[in-house]
Amino acid sequence: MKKVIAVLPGDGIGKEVTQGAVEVLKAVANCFNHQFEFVYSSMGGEAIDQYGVPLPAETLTICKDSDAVLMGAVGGPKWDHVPPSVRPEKGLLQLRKALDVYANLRPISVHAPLADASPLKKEYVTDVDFVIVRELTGGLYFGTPSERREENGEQTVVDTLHYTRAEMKRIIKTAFDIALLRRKKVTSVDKANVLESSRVWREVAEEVAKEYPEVELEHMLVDAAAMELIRCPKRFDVMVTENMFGDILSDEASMITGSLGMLPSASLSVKGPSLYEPAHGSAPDIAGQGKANPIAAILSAAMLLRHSFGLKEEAAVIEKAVEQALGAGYRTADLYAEGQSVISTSKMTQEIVDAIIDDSAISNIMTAYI
Ligand SMILES: NC(=O)C1=CN([C@@H]2O[C@H](COP(=O)(O)OP(=O)(O)OC[C@H]3O[C@@H](n4cnc5c(N)ncnc54)[C@H](O)[C@@H]3O)[C@@H](O)[C@H]2O)C=CC1
Ligand SMILES: CC(C)CC(=O)C(=O)O
Ligand SMILES: [Mg+2]
Repeated sequence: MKKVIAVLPGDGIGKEVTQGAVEVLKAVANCFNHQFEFVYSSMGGEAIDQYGVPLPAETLTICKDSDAVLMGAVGGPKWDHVPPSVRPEKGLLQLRKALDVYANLRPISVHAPLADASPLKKEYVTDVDFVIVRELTGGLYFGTPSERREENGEQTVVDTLHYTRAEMKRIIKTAFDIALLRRKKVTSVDKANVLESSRVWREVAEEVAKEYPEVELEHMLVDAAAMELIRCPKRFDVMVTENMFGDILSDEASMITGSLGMLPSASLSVKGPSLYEPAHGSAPDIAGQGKANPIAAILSAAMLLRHSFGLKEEAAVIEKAVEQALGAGYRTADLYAEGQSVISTSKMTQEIVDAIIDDSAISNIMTAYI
């Protein structure tokens, strides 16, 4: 299979973890005889330095012409003072909007070897397995106006939470479709006791639920959801929510798995290439030190193979290799526990690549004897 993957490493640890994900994809291509062409492009702070904008037109064209986009992360203190319209994060929002990747899937599952890595007690996190479905191209991050202004001689500021019913419906339907393939429960998270947008979100969720009689729908206020994620994460199957709520809840939920560096994501479009990125940011506090955990990026690459290329077996091989590396006791610093040795980003990547190569060598031997 020949496919073009646009690669946007971005800033800080984005570069380090994306390198890991690309090495893993190259190993998969070799072992399974696929051809992946990687087209690198500039994005975020790096693009501001080179071109004055966080999403150059050429980068967007490369992404639109690709079969899938693999991104690292953008931002950092160097660009904290650039005008809001050209911040690195703005470039990422523009990319998501331009690709119409409205469905951001963030799977939370505890890897058996990491059951002790969460700050939550082992018995609460064992067997946790749910997906956060975050609306990604609307809501509070995209509404206008979003500005500072003078009102009655006073400095005033406004952000806007804006949705059409159609935007709500398509993401809620996505959540129900995913629930059909899982344990058939959707938790719709909102703030309907305060926000009008959330009251309409609830109405739309109820309307959609009528089309899925086999799926149970529950509504939960976002503050209570934040608490329930800690109290009893096993109760969730599919959680669907607004853009900013999903952003915050997913970083919180990542700690159930042991680290933000473990949480991959797929941002899906129905019209064109989808975008795959770890949930974390550019982590300036550890950037350039070889400390970053590449697993979120590597598992995002597995999601790319499964969702964009239909390569389920190859995706499963990556996931198994991650499990093997963790099972063998390898840990990056974010996952460190007493008695374990800490390895670097590149060593973790190498362990995962080696496990993929070993796994496919074993499959080849078995095929030869069957
Ligand atoms: N998708 C993206 O490009 C995102 C970009 N950002 C940007 O990243 C910059 C830093 O933001 P922060 O609030 O510090 O969030 P962050 O996600 O970059 O880091 C939060 C904490 O988690 C740790 N961490 C994150 N990923 C890790 C990994 N793979 N391995 C080990 N430790 C990891 C960091 O060291 C830090 O202590 C900001 O400019 C922010 O706007 C933040 C989130 C997402
Ligand atoms: C630019 C931000 C919205 C990125 C972020 O925090 C995320 O997508 O999780
Ligand atoms: Mg975030």
